[in-house]
Amino acid sequence: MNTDTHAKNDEFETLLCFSKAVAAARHRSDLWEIVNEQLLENIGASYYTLCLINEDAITHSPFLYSPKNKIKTVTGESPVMLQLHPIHDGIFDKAIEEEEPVVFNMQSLVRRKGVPTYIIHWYNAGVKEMMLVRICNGKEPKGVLYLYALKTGVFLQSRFSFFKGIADQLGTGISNILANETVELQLEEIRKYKTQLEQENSYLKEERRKDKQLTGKAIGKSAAMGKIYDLVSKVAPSDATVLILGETGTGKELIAHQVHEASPRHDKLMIKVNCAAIPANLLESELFGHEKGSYTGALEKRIGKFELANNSTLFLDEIGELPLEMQAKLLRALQEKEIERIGGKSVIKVNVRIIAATNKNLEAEIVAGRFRSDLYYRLCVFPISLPPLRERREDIPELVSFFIEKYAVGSGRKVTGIAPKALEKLKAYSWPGNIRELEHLIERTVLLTAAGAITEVSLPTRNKILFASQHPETQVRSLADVEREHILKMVKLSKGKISGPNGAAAKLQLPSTTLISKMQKLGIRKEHFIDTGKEHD
Ligand SMILES: Nc1ncnc2c1ncn2[C@@H]1O[C@H](COP(=O)(O)OP(=O)(O)OP(=O)(O)O)[C@@H](O)[C@H]1O
Repeated sequence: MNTDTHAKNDEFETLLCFSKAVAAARHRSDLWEIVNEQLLENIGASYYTLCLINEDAITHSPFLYSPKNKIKTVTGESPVMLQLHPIHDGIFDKAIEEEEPVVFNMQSLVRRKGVPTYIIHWYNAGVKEMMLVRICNGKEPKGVLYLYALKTGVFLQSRFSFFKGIADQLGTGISNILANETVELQLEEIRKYKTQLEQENSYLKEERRKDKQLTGKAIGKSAAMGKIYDLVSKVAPSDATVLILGETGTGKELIAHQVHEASPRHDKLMIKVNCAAIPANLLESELFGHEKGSYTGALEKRIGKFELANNSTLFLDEIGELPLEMQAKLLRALQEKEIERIGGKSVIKVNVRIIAATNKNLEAEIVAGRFRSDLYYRLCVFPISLPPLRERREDIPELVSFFIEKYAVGSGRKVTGIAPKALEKLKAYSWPGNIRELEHLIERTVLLTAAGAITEVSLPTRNKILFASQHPETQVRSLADVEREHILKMVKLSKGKISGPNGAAAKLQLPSTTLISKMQKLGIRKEHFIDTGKEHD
């Protein structure tokens, strides 16, 4: 075998080893090791830089290079300059345009005008000859491999096909590594998002747990509430639609939560829509979602609350406020158990349990033409009517203690309880705002009490007027309430006298014993009609 054939065989073997190693390389560091440890010696070069064209298509930057500390330079300046270099620097662009490797004698090169600084630095590092081989991915030039030798006559034309073979392998290796780096970056992003979502999720779960502890408890052992708990436990396990009725602040939302929490769907979040709080023109998108560009302002696709509540419960609060047009759309969704996003091309099947609530008299709304009777009958599968607080005054002490504790803990006040006189005053009040009103009053009072028991509560004076000015046809008042008010009026008119010809019993045409027992039943006490100078209802 002659020396030429010998050399060709060596080159072929080197190329084979190199291509195997490059194919296995996953990271930049793998390729770096292969070039440093296998390639340079075989080529006869001392150093190298592999520069790639940047995304801007006008600059190039080093992607892989010889270790800076291994480069001996007399000036101490590193020839590997990590900044962006213009593609058209008279060196890089020349190599990019050439299919064949380009060899430069450094001594004559540095004499040229406008030669790039990195060339001067390589010259100062003792480089005598430099070869540039372009690197392509397929046919597209991607960068240039710079090889530097400390003597001349190293990069022979007879070896050009070997050098080109090396560059081709490097081209494939670099594309793989870049693709791998992109995937790893994306995976890292996904991992970060996942961790963040997990953290947010556990935070939300914890908040929900705390929230449930604080607000999720239904207080009250009255017979009226006992009936409600019984209804809740009966309906919760089914998928039946529930309609919760009751005055404002009676706990409709709280009971909706209780139904959901006791249902097989409790693992999922109950989704709430307040039909009164969303402008009519946005309600359809809120409930059913929309596709991107389906109307002016629909910049992104949006999932509606129905879809969000799939396999869970959708709580439609203030259903009485739903505009008629939306009532028709809601009815269709309930009947078909499928929805269509605005601008959507297909229907989406949903499995949603509906709980609706209102403080309106829906039957009166139907008569007035404001509510569809067909929707009413679809919603009113299992009605639950919450009693107003004035019909379960016996729950007031327990509710008061519960709210005192809740707001004392929240505000850091050492409020221990309530004096009997103040509690009596609360029990006598008519509570038009129901439990919410009571809760806010206790919250306010706790804040005004430095420590110890609450001795004074300040009941709102205007409430009576507000309450009386509610629309009579929609105002829900119990018989007991009207009875209580009328008895009180008569007793006050009789200056507190019950029996005798000028007494309240005579005015009401009742035996005085019947009136007394009625008054006891309705919780009417002396202090309610004898002026003590203090405010009470
Ligand atoms: N039985 C109860 N025990 C303890 N807190 C209650 C009870 N009922 C209601 N609450 C509290 O009273 C406040 C008002 O209740 P909720 O919002 O459920 O009433 P609502 O009937 O839905 O009111 P609205 O008609 O205004 O929507 C809430 O803070 C709730 O936690």
